[in-house]
Amino acid sequence: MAHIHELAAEISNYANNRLTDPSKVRFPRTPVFASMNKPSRFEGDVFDLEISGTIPADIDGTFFRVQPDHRFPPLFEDDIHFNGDGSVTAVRISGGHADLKQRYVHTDRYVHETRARRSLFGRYRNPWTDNESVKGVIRTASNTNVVFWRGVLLALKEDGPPFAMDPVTLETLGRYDFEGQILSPTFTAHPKFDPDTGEMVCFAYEAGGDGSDCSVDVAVWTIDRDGKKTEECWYKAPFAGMIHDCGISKNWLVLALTPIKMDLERMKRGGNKFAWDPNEDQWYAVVPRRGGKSEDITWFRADNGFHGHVAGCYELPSGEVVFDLTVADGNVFFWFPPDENVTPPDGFAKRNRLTSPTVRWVFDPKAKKSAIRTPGAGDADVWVADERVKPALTWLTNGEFSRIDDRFVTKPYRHFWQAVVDPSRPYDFEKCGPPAGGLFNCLGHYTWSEEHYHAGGSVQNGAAEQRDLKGKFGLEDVYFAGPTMTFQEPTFIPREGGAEGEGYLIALLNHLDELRNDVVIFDAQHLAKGPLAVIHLPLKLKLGLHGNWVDHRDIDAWKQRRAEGGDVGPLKVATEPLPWQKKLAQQNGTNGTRA
Ligand SMILES: C=Cc1ccc(O)c(OC)c1
Ligand SMILES: [Fe+2]
Repeated sequence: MAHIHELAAEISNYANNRLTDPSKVRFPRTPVFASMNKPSRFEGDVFDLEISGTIPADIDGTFFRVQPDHRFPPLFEDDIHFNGDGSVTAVRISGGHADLKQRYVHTDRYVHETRARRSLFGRYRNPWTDNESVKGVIRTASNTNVVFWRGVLLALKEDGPPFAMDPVTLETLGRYDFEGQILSPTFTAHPKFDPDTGEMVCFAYEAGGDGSDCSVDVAVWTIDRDGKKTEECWYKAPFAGMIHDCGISKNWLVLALTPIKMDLERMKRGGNKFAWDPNEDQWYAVVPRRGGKSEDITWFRADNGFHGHVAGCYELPSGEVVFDLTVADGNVFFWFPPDENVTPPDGFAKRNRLTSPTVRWVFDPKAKKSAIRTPGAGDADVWVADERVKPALTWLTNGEFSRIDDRFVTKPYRHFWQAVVDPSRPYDFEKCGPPAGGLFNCLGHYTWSEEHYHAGGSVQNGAAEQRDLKGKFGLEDVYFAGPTMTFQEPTFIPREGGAEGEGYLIALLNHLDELRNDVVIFDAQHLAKGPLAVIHLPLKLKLGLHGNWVDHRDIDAWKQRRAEGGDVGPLKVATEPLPWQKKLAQQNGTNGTRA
């Protein structure tokens, strides 16, 4: 008779890439579900975590972050990490102590799949691969970012609307439509917050229809500090691609359109939502933050590249807009390969061979532009700058997940931080295997030199500058975790009354050998000195995406305001289906989309 462990190793729950027995909870034995990214599925609380070192006494708040964490074996064996259910971590830090709370976001997807005890939604952002029973249900897994907005935590993924959670209990309150003010099918995972006005500037792409129709419609909104929508404008993109992150200056919003393209026919065949197009440009849209009209967009195009995350964005005295972000030189999302009929110009680059420097662009919002037609946008006018753009400078950092002191959003800034890949450091492959999610073995703190602070650099002299500085444009302060560890995205914690960048940096640390996580806290200005405190989690989480720090005074103050009888009152969640759902229900003669 087979030993139980041998039995476990033999059984697969997939045939021809399809889940064969949904009643058996057995995940694919693929790299996507292995090592650090084995499903965690943990929900719970750990009070008073074990700590090495000392958490600075002035830290009082909560570190929120979110990870994709599949609740059930996916319908397709080759499913991807980004299709996992959003699971939010809260690390409450106060008085030198830390408590952990972990909860799933109770999306509509979560509710339906829980009831059925199985997955019902198919491939990433492709409803043509879903179980019939969830047609018309909002598909989003809310797994990409968690932001604090007017007393609630919004769990975000760019394919759907926000879901609101209580920041203390992590209970899901419901879908949030900004009290009926935003009814688009999609909403960005990267809204930006203006520290001077308290506004949220946000956008959505593939926003024109049901959120799965490859529309080139881009919506941009501003919500003021009182929760009122004050700006809304709709624009056209040159093709249906991914617009993941953005930047805001005082007067402009910059959107980065990555040449990873949707295709409706491919989706209908059950294929991928996106395919990398190595022959397409990277595009940037600049739109006014106030009083925008559809023709006020300027699209700037530059040579092919893959956008990472935005560090800073601000205006120069000339009125030009500086926009800093990482740009990789190939397809970071290797799971969305090019279509067979697209030949890459120089072969298929492997993700771990890509470089990912920090690139500064300087856009002139008044640049001469023309209305053009593109294959992707059909008969819509797309406003494109007559001249192509080139990087103003390229700092050869090799990282991702840029963060700044968020009090300097819209403003010239000196400091940024990244999770850094340094392949020259030792790595214990024997103990760890391939590093899940990428070899982010360092954290980096970068300080723009005086001449590159509040300056555009020079497009003409970019190459010469780079030679002189060996690809550096300021100080580098880097901490190497060791040969068995990698980092997740860092988040800055400002110190009360401190200047820009004075405070702490907090991040998850992955122990790839033990399959466990720590939370590390550094002096943000002195990473190389090593962490001030290490908070030990007694479990393995997963590779997450984004997180944010919320000061406890903000949580407390909003708790008062949102109490029954408070000046704002409890959050009003969405009560009606979205317009696209109503339309579908009408077509099908059904009475709605949620049972
Ligand atoms: C890094 C980006 C990213 C972009 C799109 C996604 O759906 C996502 O899900 C976790 C992550
Ligand atoms: Fe992101």
